[in-house]
Amino acid sequence: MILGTHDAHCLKPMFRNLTLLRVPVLNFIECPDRGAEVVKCNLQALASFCTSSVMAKSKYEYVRNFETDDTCLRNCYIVVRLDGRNFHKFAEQHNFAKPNDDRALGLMTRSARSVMEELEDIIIAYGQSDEFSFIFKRSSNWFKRRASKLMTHVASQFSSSYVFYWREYFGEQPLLHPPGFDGRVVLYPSNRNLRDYLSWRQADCHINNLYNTVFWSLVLKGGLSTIQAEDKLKGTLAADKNEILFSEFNINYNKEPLIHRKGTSLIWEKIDETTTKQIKVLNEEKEVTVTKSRKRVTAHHCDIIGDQFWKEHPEILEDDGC
Ligand SMILES: Nc1nc2c(ncn2[C@@H]2O[C@H](COP(=O)(O)OP(=O)(O)OP(=O)(O)O)[C@@H](O)[C@H]2O)c(=O)[nH]1
Ligand SMILES: [Mg+2]
Ligand SMILES: [Mg+2]
Repeated sequence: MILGTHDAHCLKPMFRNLTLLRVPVLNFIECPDRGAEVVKCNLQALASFCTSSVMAKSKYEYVRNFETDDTCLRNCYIVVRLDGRNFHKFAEQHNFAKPNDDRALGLMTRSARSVMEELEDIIIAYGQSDEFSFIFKRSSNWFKRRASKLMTHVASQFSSSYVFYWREYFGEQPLLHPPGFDGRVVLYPSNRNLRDYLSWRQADCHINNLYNTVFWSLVLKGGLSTIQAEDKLKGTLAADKNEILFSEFNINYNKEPLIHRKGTSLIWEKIDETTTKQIKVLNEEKEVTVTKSRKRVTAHHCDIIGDQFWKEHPEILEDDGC
């Protein structure tokens, strides 16, 4: 674009602003001998800058001040927990096996893996039933630590993955309606607090799974109605439930699948991948093996309440002496 000297003069401050805004201004050449100034710029960028600068002055601009600051406190682990909306009904409608449907659990884990792979800074995720917790590292500055951004990105990535991968787990069985997941953000300042949070979720998994295993054994194998089973279990302790399972159904609860008793923990681990390659050495074809170390999301169905898991994976938490 070639402008008259006067026009170019007026535009100079605007170009300075464009540069500050990192809009690509390709060139600004002064040619006084030609009585004109030649300005080469990205016209599209200029147009958008002009529009936004007009917007900035609009009388509606003040509405931005209604936005609240939801920056997560520094130095804290950020936990985003998702939970399926009305999954009691969703499970019935989609004929989930009782008490645990391995297709549904697999799909939850697949969706959580997609969240970890697509979003930055998640160090561990833990899931059971229709919920998954995602833990961002303490130093994460992803989306400037804005709670609403973190939570909505996790929830939307998870929900879309749940639908996207549905067929991989449920085959021809149709998804009858779009599932939804609520999200919340909780901050934990110390390793102890974070571990207690994860322990709480795993203890919840154990309590619910023990109850559901006995409950559905009484109904599906013992022939009790759901009301009778509920009455029978009222006031019982864990030992009583174990006893009912063993004496009436020959089930040793401790031998039930780990995935059902402990839930699923997803972490990043370095995995060595070995491939073979053909190379030419002195005009001779040779096969060589190449080993590359890659970071992968791996699933673990083990106790995360005790110290062992954390000792085996010291890279998950930064040492804070707690
Ligand atoms: N049969 C079966 N049901 C499951 C399974 N996983 C989750 N559910 C159902 O999902 C429910 C999850 O519980 P909640 O999250 O407390 O309840 P919800 O119905 O989702 O309700 P809100 O979370 O409050 O919207 C369980 O109570 C079960 O009914 C499964 O593997 N098999
Ligand atoms: Mg739910
Ligand atoms: Mg739930």
